[in-house]
Amino acid sequence: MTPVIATEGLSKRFPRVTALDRLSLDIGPGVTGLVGSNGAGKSTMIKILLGLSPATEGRAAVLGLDVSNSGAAIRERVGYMPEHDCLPPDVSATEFVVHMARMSGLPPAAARERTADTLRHVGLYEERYRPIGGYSTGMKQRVKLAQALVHDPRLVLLDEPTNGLDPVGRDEMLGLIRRVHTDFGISVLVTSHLLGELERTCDHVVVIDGGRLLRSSSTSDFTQMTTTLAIEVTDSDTHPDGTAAVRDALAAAGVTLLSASEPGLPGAGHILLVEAAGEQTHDVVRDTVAGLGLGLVRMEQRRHHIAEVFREQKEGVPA
Ligand SMILES: Nc1ncnc2c1ncn2[C@@H]1O[C@H](COP(=O)(O)OP(=O)(O)OP(=O)(O)O)[C@@H](O)[C@H]1O
Repeated sequence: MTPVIATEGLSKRFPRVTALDRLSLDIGPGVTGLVGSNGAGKSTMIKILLGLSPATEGRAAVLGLDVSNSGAAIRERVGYMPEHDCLPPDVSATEFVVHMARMSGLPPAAARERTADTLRHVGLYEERYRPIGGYSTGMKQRVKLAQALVHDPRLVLLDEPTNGLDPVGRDEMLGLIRRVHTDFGISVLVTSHLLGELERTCDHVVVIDGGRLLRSSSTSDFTQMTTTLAIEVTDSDTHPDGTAAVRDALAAAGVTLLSASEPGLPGAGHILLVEAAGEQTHDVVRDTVAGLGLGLVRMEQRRHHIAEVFREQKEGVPA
């Protein structure tokens, strides 16, 4: 099967910066997240895939079409939601999306029909005749999504669609994105600088950093059951910081300690993560905690979140 997106040794060098560095990727149908911090090269990648910006080296194909000579054919088949606000304030969502549909070559009646359907899909049907200037950020993001979908593309490239949204708005946008694929069968490439938020939405996640590929794998590979044990213990008069006492004793017993799960979260300092080397680790933990006269609040095998897997890899600790 032809991959939806394929790149080989793809590089983009600006005079002072290498935005993409020999990236080789195969992305299949479904919802794929392209994750990287600001400046990682996500927007550059999207512009190359749309045939809007030439690569310095290497090759890329979208839906089997070479980006170096088939930009127009790619843009007919691919929808694009840009990162920044690009909407005219004085026209309504309907006028704008009809205009974009006409630009994509749809005849007037089909453009109006597809616009109504698409605006309904993104939840903007009631407000569709109001000028965009009065819309909230979330509504504007939905208009941008609608114009990317209106010409019934086979693939949409969404650049940071959750930017500027509050947590509820983010969840709604991520739900909509998931449905673009499940309801219409359109493949999606969605960028984000937040690895965690793509976990529920994407089938596949590609992580880039400084223009280089860090990892490309299915979301379930990132989050599969790992051999990690989460341990929580009580404190005592002898050991006012029970967690620290257990951490030291386990390290002395040769147990591998992993970094804490969510350092920023309240209570996270009380959870120890250790690598479980078979059943014997459970016994060592139980004996160590008992030997210190502390109580074991919990000891459980846990799933990783993809953000943790990365934090651990980047810190050089095995995932
Ligand atoms: N036209 C350009 N000229 C020079 N440097 C550029 C140009 N476009 C992007 N860059 C640089 O290339 C690097 C990658 O930028 P890019 O916009 O692709 O990152 P990004 O991952 O999309 O981040 P963000 O979410 O902040 O846009 C950055 O260092 C950026 O400054």
